[in-house]
Amino acid sequence: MMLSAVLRRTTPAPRLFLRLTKSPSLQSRGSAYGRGVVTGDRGEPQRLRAAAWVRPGASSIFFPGRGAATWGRCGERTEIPYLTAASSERGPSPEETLPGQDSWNGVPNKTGLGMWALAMALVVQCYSKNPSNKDAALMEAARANNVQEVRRLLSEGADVNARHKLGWTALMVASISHNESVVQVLLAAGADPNLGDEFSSVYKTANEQGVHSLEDGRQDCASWRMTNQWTSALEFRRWLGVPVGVLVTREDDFNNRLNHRASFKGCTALHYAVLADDYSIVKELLDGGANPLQRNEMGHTPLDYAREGEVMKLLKTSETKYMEKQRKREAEERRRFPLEQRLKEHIIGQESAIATVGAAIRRKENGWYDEEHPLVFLFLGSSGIGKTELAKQTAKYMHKDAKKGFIRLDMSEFQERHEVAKFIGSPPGYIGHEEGGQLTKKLKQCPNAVVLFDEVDKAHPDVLTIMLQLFDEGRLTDGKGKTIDCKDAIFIMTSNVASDEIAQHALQLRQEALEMSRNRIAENLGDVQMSDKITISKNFKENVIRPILKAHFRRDEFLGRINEIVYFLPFCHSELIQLVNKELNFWAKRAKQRHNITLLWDREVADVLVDGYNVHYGARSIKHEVERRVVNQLAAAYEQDLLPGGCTLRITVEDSDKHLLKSPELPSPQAEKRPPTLRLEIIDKDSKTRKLDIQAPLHPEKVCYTI
Ligand SMILES: Nc1ncnc2c1ncn2[C@@H]1O[C@H](COP(=O)(O)OP(=O)(O)OP(=O)(O)O)[C@@H](O)[C@H]1O
Repeated sequence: MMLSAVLRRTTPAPRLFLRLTKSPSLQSRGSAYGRGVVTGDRGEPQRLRAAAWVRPGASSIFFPGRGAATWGRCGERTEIPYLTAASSERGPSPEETLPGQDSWNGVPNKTGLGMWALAMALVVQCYSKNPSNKDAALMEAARANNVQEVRRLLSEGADVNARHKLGWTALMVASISHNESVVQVLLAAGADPNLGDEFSSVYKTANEQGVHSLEDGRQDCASWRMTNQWTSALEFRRWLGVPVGVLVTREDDFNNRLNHRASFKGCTALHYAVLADDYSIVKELLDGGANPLQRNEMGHTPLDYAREGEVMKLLKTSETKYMEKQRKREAEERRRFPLEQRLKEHIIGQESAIATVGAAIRRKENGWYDEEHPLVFLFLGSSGIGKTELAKQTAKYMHKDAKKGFIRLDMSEFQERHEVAKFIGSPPGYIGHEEGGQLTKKLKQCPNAVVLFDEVDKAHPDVLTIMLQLFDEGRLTDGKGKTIDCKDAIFIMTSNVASDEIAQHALQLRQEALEMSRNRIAENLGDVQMSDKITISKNFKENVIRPILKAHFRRDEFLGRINEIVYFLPFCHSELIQLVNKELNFWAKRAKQRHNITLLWDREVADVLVDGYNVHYGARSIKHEVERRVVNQLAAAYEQDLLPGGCTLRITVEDSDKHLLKSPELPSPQAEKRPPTLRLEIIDKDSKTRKLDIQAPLHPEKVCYTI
């Protein structure tokens, strides 16, 4: 069924040979463009638009056309010749005659053919020697089963994984063409058997490439460059007047047994070897690391295209083995580099949240979970504290394709009853029915995605009802009546409900822990770090948080379907220092990349910037503080041309207290309250430092920033 959809129903028409009267002594294979008219199956003239093949020392030119040519002739214009074939019944139309060429006389022109062949030899030689064309030549050699040429090109630096302009690789060409020896050589040279074809269908590819399906898909072929006569491939193509279509290019350069309308996007060399029903190549590819479970864009594995028989048996056993190997590999990877460790690379603090999420995902990954229901989390805590970041990083860990694997919906967009339709799509007859729902559309593409429902407390109760159905049954029916199974998805809801209570409670716990650790120091018992690690008590969760959630969501069953409620706590001092350093590192990297400026800072700078922390805005307040107190100065200094290229800058703390205490203008109590100022200084080559006098933009007379 699947197979018949991608293979042609009819046998392809026989290829057409035009006999050359003089044998060209070519050194290697090559190709040229040609067009003409041939007699079709029923004797009718058919226009031939094709690429011609020239073999070394061949006496014929090979056209992937249909029907049979009666005779041909060749005309020549400058270095690149032009070939036409025509039926004897009919002369060429004016557009089939070369510009500047005399009228068609129907007689094969031997001299012309000879010159054409000679010129082709030049073209072919240049083609094979020009290093920029090695990749194209490799593709050609792979198709023609020329193992020696493949070896030579690889040794001369051709890229074994290079793609044809239309998207396939040499390994795919060799696999569909039954060229086993070439497959072996390519795999030994490091060809990736798991690359997917970028070619979809003839018409779609033509569309994507912006060419007509009957226009030249090979305009990038280096021939036009070689003559130095054309400034672009397009011009060359115009001159040739021979549009070789995407269709013909696919047939000629790849294979002519495939259905033009079927999509091949994402097909690997293994898919193609299976389509060619070639047992030996399928085995070579599997031994070379091909993934038998890899799906193309249509979602089909190679097995879906296999005929009954040896190939099918081989694929079935390989699939089982591969799955087992993959499972072991992943488990090993997880052991070596646990999820928690990966998350900690991106998220500062929030250890208990990371541990809760990590443990739930570990249960799921190792098969210790309820397969009938998706995993559901509720992330609670104030703003800018890492809830979204943790969801993003979880999606990154779970999915290679982070774009499809992470779905984010802002639930404040679903506050009204009628907005349910936006969520799952409108029923038939309603506006927007065709568009589908925001959630269902994305879930269809990736049913095991990590779905983030931001600010879930803002959603309309009817939307919550749909979410409950989703969490309960692990599936969702869209406006078109289609059901999407998403038991494997991970749903994360975030909410700021009860965030003040959580923050207050955490601060209180931290204060208590701090006092305890102070006492310990006083008693010489050590363990100062205790103050950073606090956990919310069960009592607080049950007696304070749950009633607030219940009052808000008004449904026990909704809260009951949540696997884990995860608490995000305000940052402690050491976490704030880490956040400041993270931010400064970000700007230092940017200063280096954009302006070649090295940015350094004293340890006290972080202490000063931490003061900008606002518990209501979380890490965002630190970001803004760094922008306000450091980046603003950098930008002003840059604008005032104070930063020579390649310089080293240091951010220091100016002890404004001392400075201001001496100042007669301010009474001392006020002066003591002034926060320390951050200043920029340049470190010269001889390690001397020089303070920068940056003028405040609104007060040019003021010599420096005082923030
Ligand atoms: N714990 C953290 N570690 C590192 N960066 C953080 C942390 N928390 C927040 N950030 C940074 O602060 C910014 C905002 O964080 P995030 O979007 O995760 O906040 P949130 O908790 O989801 O808040 P909101 O409810 O307002 O969306 C992001 O750029 C994120 O990288």
